[in-house]
Amino acid sequence: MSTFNTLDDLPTDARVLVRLDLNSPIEDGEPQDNRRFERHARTVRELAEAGHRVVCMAHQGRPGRDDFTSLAGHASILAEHVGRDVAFVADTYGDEAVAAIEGLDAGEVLLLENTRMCDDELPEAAPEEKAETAFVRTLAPLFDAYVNDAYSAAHRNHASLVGFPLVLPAYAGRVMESEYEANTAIARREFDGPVTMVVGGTKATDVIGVMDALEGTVDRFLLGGVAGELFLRAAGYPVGHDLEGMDLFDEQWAANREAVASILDERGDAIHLASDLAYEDSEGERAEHTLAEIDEKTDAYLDVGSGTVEEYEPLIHESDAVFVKGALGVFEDERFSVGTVGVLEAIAETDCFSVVGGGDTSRAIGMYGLDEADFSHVSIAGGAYIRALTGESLPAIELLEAAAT
Ligand SMILES: Nc1ncnc2c1ncn2[C@@H]1O[C@H](COP(=O)(O)OP(=O)(O)OP(=O)(O)O)[C@@H](O)[C@H]1O
Ligand SMILES: O=C(O)[C@H](O)COP(=O)(O)O
Repeated sequence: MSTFNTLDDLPTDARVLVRLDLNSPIEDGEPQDNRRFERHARTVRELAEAGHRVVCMAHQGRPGRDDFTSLAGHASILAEHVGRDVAFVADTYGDEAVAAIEGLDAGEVLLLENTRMCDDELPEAAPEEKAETAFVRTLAPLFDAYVNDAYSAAHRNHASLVGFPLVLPAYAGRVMESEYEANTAIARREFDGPVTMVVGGTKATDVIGVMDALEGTVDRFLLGGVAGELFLRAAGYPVGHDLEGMDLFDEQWAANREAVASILDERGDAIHLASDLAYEDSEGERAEHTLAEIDEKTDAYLDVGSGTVEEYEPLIHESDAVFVKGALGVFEDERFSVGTVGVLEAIAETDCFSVVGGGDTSRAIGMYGLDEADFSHVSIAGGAYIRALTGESLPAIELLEAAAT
């Protein structure tokens, strides 16, 4: 059980600075609506309805990547879910941001610009150092309370997550509370039968880093996505390379090649790799190659093949618990949704304990008509969720706990 201060403990009529995690898939430059908006909107609505002045902070993407965008579009989506206006200011802590914060009335909501556009937010540093940044020192005096609702970013030592709780009374938001309860239950839970983890997505460095640590928790890993291709590359197949214009594989390969080789060497029996992969053929159709058919680095593989899904299904059916982290393919394109949806359907058919994690991956449940009720928990967290699986504590949460004592 957590020992956080929660929204129930806030003073009345407070000026509240709230950290949300609205990090979302970006298509054609625009954020795509997803569970994060819907869930965080509950916290924001509760605060606004209670008459607080609500100023939200959030990040989007990483500098240098295509998904590093302004939060202007996020404000509109959040407003729809909150059911009231969400003003936006394209500034993090400069004069414009300060003026917008000071102009707020009771019950009004404001979203500040992408925290990662502020130099003080990144890189990771100790909370004491982050608390001394101009970002934190400028904003903190404008508020009575700091609420952290961003469970899914709680593994990052960034200023908006670990700086403010040192200088303002700190509280957990509703998403923070519920995710914490569900995800730590996973680490505490004991299972009678096999525990399976489905590993995919694009953040291979994050998932590979914790696969080792999950040795005692997870009996077997079913791989796909970018991490899956890096394992296939380590096993000698000509996949998992960046083709022209790509930036997914080579850097993560350089960072993880030794870890991947050692996992394959020491836990090879627990690692299940795709036996076929899907790509887009010259007619724009989905086509598949078995591993034996791949002899050149010419195609971008966008999904595991249907043979792989058939091999993964029985492993899921006989599991006592299944954790999903990351999609097995580019499921946003229906042609390449076969792996991700196949695995989710197999989980939904069983009554095993199941958790689907990852902000992007959990979107597949709604997109393909699956019922959220068929899963034990659908987490909106990615990296924080896998760290919770290992029982690792998260710095932003430690600070919330410290604030409550
Ligand atoms: N082979 C592939 N090539 C390119 N992208 C892929 C591939 N396989 C999966 N993906 C992409 O991975 C994304 C999910 O990756 P990500 O690592 O962000 O996982 P997540 O756990 O859902 O998210 P987060 O950690 O951000 O909460 C999907 O949007 C999907 O399009
Ligand atoms: O989407 C996430 O998992 C969180 O927002 C953290 O994002 P990051 O991995 O870019 O820090």
